[in-house]
Amino acid sequence: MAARVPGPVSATVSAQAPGAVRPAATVAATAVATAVATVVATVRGLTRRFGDRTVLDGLDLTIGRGEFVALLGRSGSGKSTLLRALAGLDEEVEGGLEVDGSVAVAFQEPRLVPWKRVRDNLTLGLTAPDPAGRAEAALAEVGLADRARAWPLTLSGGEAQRASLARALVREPGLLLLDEPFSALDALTRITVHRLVLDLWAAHGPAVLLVTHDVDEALLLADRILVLDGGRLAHEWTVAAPRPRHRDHPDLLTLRAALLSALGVTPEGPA
Ligand SMILES: Nc1ncnc2c1ncn2[C@@H]1O[C@H](COP(=O)(O)OP(=O)(O)OP(=O)(O)O)[C@@H](O)[C@H]1O
Repeated sequence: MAARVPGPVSATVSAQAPGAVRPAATVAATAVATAVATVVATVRGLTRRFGDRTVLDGLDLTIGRGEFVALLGRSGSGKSTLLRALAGLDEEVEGGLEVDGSVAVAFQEPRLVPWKRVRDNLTLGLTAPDPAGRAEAALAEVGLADRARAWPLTLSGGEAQRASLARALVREPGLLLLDEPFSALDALTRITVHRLVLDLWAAHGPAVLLVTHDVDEALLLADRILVLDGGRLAHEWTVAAPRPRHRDHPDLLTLRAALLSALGVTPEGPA
């Protein structure tokens, strides 16, 4: 279980490789009880102000163990701010936040350290036994076994993003935070990486919180979709359509319309 830190909010953020795992975020101004072992993250009344702007305003969120959650919201609504808080990268948040287990983050840009070979990027800060062996296995899982000794700058965008995923997963996090990791990829590569993420999720079982602007990506991947608006989670849907999903599944079409409406987007009319 994650330790709870009563009193003023405090989170220790150590300098480390981007995307690297860090100890569970244990920020708590008000003690938060993780009610059941099936919960991996509990957020209560989370507030983040930048000057006189309140970006997160008493936000509540619970993420189940192994659950795949997508988080959408208009630009500037606070999605990355929430992810940073969950990753323990923000010392200025107020409220209760507890994560049971370790957290790993993959960002929009892979953020590989350019002067370390791909495999060494994965082992950076990794304290588990046989880090090299684990890194090789993780690279094999994402289809990069033959690029272990490559320099990051020689990887394609999709390869670099797969290396970034491997770096996150080699740490076997309880909670994997994905901050628009697919948005810079071309459409075909994105489809391949979507499948890869679902395979990795099934094999490793972390809870995933995916920030995305892509409604279809959320519908194809997530168990639950949240919309952040006004500093809080304003909308929430459970996605019951069976996997593998097709975007034309009737449930998804209905949900898509509701989601677009919640995001203030007018759905396209018939062609
Ligand atoms: N360090 C900071 N100092 C001041 N304002 C900040 C800081 N970080 C974020 N903000 C502001 O907080 C708001 C939310 O930012 P955030 O990056 O969380 O939004 P987002 O929903 O992830 O946006 P996008 O979808 O465009 O990436 C923005 O208005 C941003 O300018």
